[in-house]
Amino acid sequence: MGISAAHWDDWSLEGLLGAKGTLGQRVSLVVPARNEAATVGAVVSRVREALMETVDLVDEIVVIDSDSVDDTYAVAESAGARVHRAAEIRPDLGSHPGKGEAMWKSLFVTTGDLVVFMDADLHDWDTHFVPGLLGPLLSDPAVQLVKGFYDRPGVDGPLEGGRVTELVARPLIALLFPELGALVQPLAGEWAVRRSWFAGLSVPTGYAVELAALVDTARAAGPSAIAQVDLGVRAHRHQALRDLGGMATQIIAAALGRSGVDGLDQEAVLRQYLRGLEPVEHVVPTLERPPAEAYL
Ligand SMILES: O=c1ccn([C@@H]2O[C@H](COP(=O)(O)OP(=O)(O)O[C@H]3O[C@H](CO)[C@@H](O)[C@H](O)[C@H]3O)[C@@H](O)[C@H]2O)c(=O)[nH]1
Ligand SMILES: O=C(O)[C@H](O)COP(=O)(O)O
Repeated sequence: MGISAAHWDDWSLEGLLGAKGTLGQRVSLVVPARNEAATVGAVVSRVREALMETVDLVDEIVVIDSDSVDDTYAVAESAGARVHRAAEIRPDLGSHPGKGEAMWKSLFVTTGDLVVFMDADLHDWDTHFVPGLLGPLLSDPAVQLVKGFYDRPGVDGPLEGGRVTELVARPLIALLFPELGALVQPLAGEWAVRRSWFAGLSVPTGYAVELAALVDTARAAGPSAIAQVDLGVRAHRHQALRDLGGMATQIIAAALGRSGVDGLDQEAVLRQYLRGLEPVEHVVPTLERPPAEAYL
């Protein structure tokens, strides 16, 4: 069996609340955030109101502040999240920059059996993302990881959204991981996973966390351990092309490391030529955290 697909409203909120109670599962929403003061407040407050205060679907909302230099911490806290600075979680384990690092560290400060991840930079989205992502986990014990997908509106049509998805992730999947080819948005930051499963995975500290989790889950438990759910429409802040180069480098490194390429360093030097022969050099971390379960 392959990756199953569903729609967020295949489950009623009542049904999910019943299943959550019967199964005795706690739910954590984790929002990794780096300099997201403009949007993190709405992400937190809307989920809090709809799914914590009105009903009992989400047990905790935790924002992991990933080395922000803006007001992300204060904004998230006043919106009702518990906020932790990634670097201050388990200082004995050291600290690295990056989104994957924030997600890995979240395992040490959350308690949910089911962990839902959401990006902090969303500006077109809705709170049904969370119940939609929980549906497969609360109805099928064989599912370990649920990936969101959505339409990504753009001026020139759907492919306008997702430059790294179209130019890096999909080609890598076609060449190296065809078992993931059914995924509509392999890089979506909106996904959910059983804590016990995520804690057993190696986690790239940067942006390769999504692709790595998919590849490793499909390899260890088969593609049927992955489900994807149509969440409707999602729009986010777009990064500059030059910044996406680092993301692409991290994703390719994780893919190569999982394809028998030995000897990759824990960082790569990416040279970008903005003008003439003088490159701007970016040191791109490509290291991975070992499974968190060893430290829990
Ligand atoms: O060092 C960082 C960088 C980003 N983030 C947060 O991670 C989320 C997504 O980051 P963003 O830079 O907006 O990523 P995108 O350009 O949107 O990249 C897409 O593709 C990435 C690669 O798979 C995924 O990690 C993202 O979730 C997905 O939205 C946001 O809340 C960021 O604030 C951190 O917590 N730490
Ligand atoms: O998913 C992706 O490919 C990256 O987030 C980039 O998305 P964008 O091209 O919509 O900014």
